[in-house]
Amino acid sequence: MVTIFIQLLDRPELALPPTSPKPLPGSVYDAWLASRSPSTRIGGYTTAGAQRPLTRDNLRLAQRIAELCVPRMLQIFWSQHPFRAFVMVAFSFVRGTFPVFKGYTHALIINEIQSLLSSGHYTWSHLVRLFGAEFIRLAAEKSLDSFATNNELLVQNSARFVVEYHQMEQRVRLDIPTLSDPTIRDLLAESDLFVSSFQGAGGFGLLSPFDLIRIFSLISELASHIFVLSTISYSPLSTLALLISFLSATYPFVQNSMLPRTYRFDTPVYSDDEIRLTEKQEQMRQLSLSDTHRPEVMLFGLGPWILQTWATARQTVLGLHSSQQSLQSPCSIFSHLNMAEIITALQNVSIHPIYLGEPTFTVRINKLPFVLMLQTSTSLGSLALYRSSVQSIVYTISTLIITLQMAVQGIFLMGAFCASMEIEPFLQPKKDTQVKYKSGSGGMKIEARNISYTYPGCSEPALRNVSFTLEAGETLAVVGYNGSGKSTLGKVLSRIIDFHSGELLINGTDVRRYDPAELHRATTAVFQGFCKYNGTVAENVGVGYIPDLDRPTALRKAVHLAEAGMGACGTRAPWVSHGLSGGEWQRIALARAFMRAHQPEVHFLLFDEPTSALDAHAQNKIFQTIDSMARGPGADADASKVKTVLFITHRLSVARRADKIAMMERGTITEFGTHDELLKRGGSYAALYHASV
Ligand SMILES: Nc1ncnc2c1ncn2[C@@H]1O[C@H](COP(=O)(O)OP(=O)(O)OP(=O)(O)O)[C@@H](O)[C@H]1O
Repeated sequence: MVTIFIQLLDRPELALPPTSPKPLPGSVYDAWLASRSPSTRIGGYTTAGAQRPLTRDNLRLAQRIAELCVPRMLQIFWSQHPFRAFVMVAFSFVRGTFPVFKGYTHALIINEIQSLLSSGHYTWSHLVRLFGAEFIRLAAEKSLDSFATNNELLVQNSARFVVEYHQMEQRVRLDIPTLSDPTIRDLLAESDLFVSSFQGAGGFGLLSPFDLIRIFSLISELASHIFVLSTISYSPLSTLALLISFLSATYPFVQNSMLPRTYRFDTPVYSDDEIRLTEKQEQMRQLSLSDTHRPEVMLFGLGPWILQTWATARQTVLGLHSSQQSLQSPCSIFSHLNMAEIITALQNVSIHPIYLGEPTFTVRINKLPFVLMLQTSTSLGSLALYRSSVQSIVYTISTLIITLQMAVQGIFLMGAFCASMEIEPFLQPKKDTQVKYKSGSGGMKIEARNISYTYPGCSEPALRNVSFTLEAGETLAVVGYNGSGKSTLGKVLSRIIDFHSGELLINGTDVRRYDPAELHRATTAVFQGFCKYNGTVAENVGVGYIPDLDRPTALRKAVHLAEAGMGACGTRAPWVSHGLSGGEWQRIALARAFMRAHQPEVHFLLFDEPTSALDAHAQNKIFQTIDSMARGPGADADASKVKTVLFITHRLSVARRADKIAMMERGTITEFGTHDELLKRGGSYAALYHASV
């Protein structure tokens, strides 16, 4: 189908401005990416979901994507319901012939009425038989239609489930560095559009492969109408009648193409301002929906500002500003209606009065030139059939063209879906360099050598040349000023984010050679911005160790250790989680981490300000619990530690209990040692400690 388009565009009269032919990209991702960089705009690229212009380059890219993706998609769909899928395609062809059968039986009925009127012999039996045949045709058409629709629905829903499943499967695999990449985000946004196109007759540009199957119906409809026309016995009058039908059907399209276009189908490129406004409108929409921001939205009275900012951006994006609107002049609308009405009226006057069977009318309409043709050898029914075929051909061709135009856009979305399936998470090592994570004896040994990291879009590094060694089973407290990089270091060490330079060794092996999933299985953590899942307390705790999610004893133990069931609502029977205090939520996050902390495969415990909302008494208890967990199940307070612990805290009274302390300033560790060593040194840590106590 794309080939047809390219051939059309290769015709000299349709030729587009010459562009230098580019070599076709090898992968779906490259082809998708290339389609986002229109040659009309140097250095720019389209926003996610924007329509691609129908240039020759883009059509070649669409063809490339179709070649690579269609077999894969067919395989996916075919694997679900091969027989039903076959029936669906076959029915698409059959359904295309329905209009012609309908026109044929209608023509027979009209002819019969015509001969009844002209002969004056009202023998109704033949007419009743024709009506009976029409009734049977209608019943057969409806039942086939309903079977085809049910069959299509089932195949479509199965296919929808499969694409949604693939999308979810890939989404949960991707890590933070991958998801922070702006191009990947756009790719995923377009892939989401493709998946939503399966929800049924999608909007503009959301044409699913199932909508494309309707092309078969259109083609078979076109073929059957052309067949009907091929049977006509041409006379000047019948040709004139068909010409009028043709004019009346094509007139709206001709007139539309002559009117000034307020909207162009292929407007593809968004200006920087439009991109910014689109982002702004989305940002405001999210803000209005976010539960997290709700308290501040209410407290600071942000509602009107959010609404106003959203409305301004939205109006501009939708082209609703008065400066952007160019309404059709009433005059042109009038002329449009007039001409279309006139042509329709001309042909109606020639056929419909007789069709209605008004005997007296024949006298009057004999004065009209168009009625002459009814007195020729061509029957009235045939003329009605031919006329409807001409009109159907025009409408089918225009629908086919629009469908094909949308199909090209749909192909790019399909390309995004296929390309998104191939994304490998950034943190995932290549198979040939990957090594299996092996636990060291008594915890995880961590060596950081000159690690630096800058967040995407930031100019200043959050970590610079961070170096330290933590032996297996040691406890490290990371302290320092706000924004000094403590949480960032925690995320790098737990392999949530990557680093740009330096080396990180875990148990003596480069961390980049481990599968992050294996490292994560050996780690438990409470992050500073821990999650509050929309579920019960039991679910909020249980997700810390999914195998024990439904084991009440394991849940109760973790809750007990974190004392998460205490407080005014501590005994909440169904463990509902709404209305919890900040401290209670923090205890739940701790209980979640404790769910897996005692598992033998866990060697590294990370706590980022886990007790910031707890009172001093509760803090002490929690740190005692963490300390005993680090010594393994059943070990007493003097037993050696079997888990490495890192906690980030501003409470120096707690930090002093750690084996080692790292003082962080401006993204780097400036002091490292025991509490006594650092106090003796009299540097930043000593100053901070004295200030805090
Ligand atoms: N997702 C992010 N994107 C961009 N910059 C970030 C991001 N997270 C943190 N930063 C920046 O990195 C720097 C270090 O932040 P980090 O959260 O690691 O500091 P911190 O020492 O944990 O601070 P605090 O004690 O206040 O929790 C800060 O300047 C912060 O603004």
